[in-house]
Amino acid sequence: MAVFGWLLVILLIVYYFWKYRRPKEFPPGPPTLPFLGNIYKLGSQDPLKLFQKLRKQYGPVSSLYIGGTPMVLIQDLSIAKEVLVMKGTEFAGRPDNPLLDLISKKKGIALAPYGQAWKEQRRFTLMVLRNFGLGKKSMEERILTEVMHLIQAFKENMSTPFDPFHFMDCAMTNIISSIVFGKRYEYDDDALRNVLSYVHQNLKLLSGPWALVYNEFPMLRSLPLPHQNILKNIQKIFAFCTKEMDDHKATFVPGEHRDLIDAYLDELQKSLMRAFFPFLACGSCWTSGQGGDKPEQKGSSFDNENLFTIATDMFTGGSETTVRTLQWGLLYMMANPEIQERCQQEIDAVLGNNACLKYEDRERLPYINAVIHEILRFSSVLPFGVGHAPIKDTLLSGYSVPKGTNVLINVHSIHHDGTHWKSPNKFDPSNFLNEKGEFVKPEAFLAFSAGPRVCLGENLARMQLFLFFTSILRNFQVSWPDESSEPDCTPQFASFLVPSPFKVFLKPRQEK
Ligand code: HEM
Repeated sequence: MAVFGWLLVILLIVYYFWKYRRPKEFPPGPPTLPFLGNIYKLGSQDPLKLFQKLRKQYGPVSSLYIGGTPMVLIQDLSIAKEVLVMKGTEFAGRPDNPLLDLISKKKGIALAPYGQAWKEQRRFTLMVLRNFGLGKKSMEERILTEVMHLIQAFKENMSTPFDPFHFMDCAMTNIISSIVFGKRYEYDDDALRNVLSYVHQNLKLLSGPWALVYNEFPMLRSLPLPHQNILKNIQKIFAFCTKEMDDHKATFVPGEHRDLIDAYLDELQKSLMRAFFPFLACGSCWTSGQGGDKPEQKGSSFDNENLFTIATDMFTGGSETTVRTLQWGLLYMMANPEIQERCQQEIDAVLGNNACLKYEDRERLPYINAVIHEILRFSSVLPFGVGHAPIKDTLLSGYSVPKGTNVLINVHSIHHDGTHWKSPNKFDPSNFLNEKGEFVKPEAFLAFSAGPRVCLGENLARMQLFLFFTSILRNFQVSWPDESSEPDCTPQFASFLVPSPFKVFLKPRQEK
């Protein structure tokens, strides 16, 4: 009996090594442990440092095993471009991730698999963002209104040093909320405060060990372990969004678009009509661009689940990226007062005392534009972007990458690579300026990624960052309140790269 037991154990180990062996021609990487893969390496150190070591040891394309799940890591610009652009469609899939797939149901845009449904949802949402004459206000007006609220909140709180994060978080969420739900919230609104705290808790939990346990050990999923908190928080975030959507449906008037939800509900009705009465195929269908494109209308992907996932994705993902970038911006301005002063000189010289700030002013403010891009580069808030996956077995830089493999691009390392940047490891706006002081964007700038999956909110995020950042520096002198210490620019990893909480000291400015 004992012999039989030992035989079974040996067979299981052999099976494990056979099942989890590196596929033939797969990129090299550190040796794996049974069932854990390379988790032991990830658990013990900061992923940025671990990836740096892998780059030195195995080169620009390497692999890691997260439990039994293989992952390919790209740490070189030309190979990143091959994945994102040259072979953009081949790598336009998303890898399986049981926890994220449970949350998104593989619907919406950001985590949806490559295919017709993703294309339709992405194209439609982009069209709504582009035509943002929804309601009466343009996108720029909406942002400038929120800028005024933020400046006012700063003025009311600046008598002593304070943490600006909550106010900026509400402001950025309000922009997305005005696009998706057609409304803004006061900064002391309890429902908003609570939902934002669930979002932050979840972003931290999702990058921690319990999300990994959920993904790698299915038999532990129903146990009362800390990963259940992720699911509880999701329920609360979903309840918040469901209430907003129900309110909408009750007051929806076809053809009158207050926001993205209204535009989507209209499209949903139209696609139902087309399904039942195909002869009604209209000449103004957005799907074809020229109208009446029959194949696109067949089996439409417009449904309530897609609407819900797009709304929740944008609400949670669209604000965290911009608020963290702005938070880094304030920290870098305090750490580099001479750069802050140069920004303010440019603002004063170009805008003077009276002119209203407009988005088109960025053309006349090349230094500010360079500083904003340098904030995006130096902080790299989404250091590894979002995982891609080949939609079929594919060759990459001489290695074979099987269909569905998680392919991560280390944008942080590309953003700090000395072969592409004048000052790779220093906060230096001249990384984005030529000898004449004009704004230039090096091709190694990948904060919004590139190719078919490029960030859908890039233009919106650029407009937000420019209008908020420039307005804050125009109105206030931002300084580090504690003379006994220096600003701490060490990033913490919580799905995003975030700074430790900090306070600012604001002094109102008089333009010269
Ligand atoms: C500083 C701000 C932002 C940064 C740095 C950023 C960065 C990114 C990155 C790196 C990706 C992954 C692209 C890829 O898969 O290769 C992405 C995807 C995406 N972003 Fe952003 N983003 C920002 C703001 C926004 C905003 C404001 C929105 C909302 C309108 C948004 C919506 C999306 C969506 C929907 C996707 C998924 C696109 C797809 O899978 O087709 N992002 N973003």
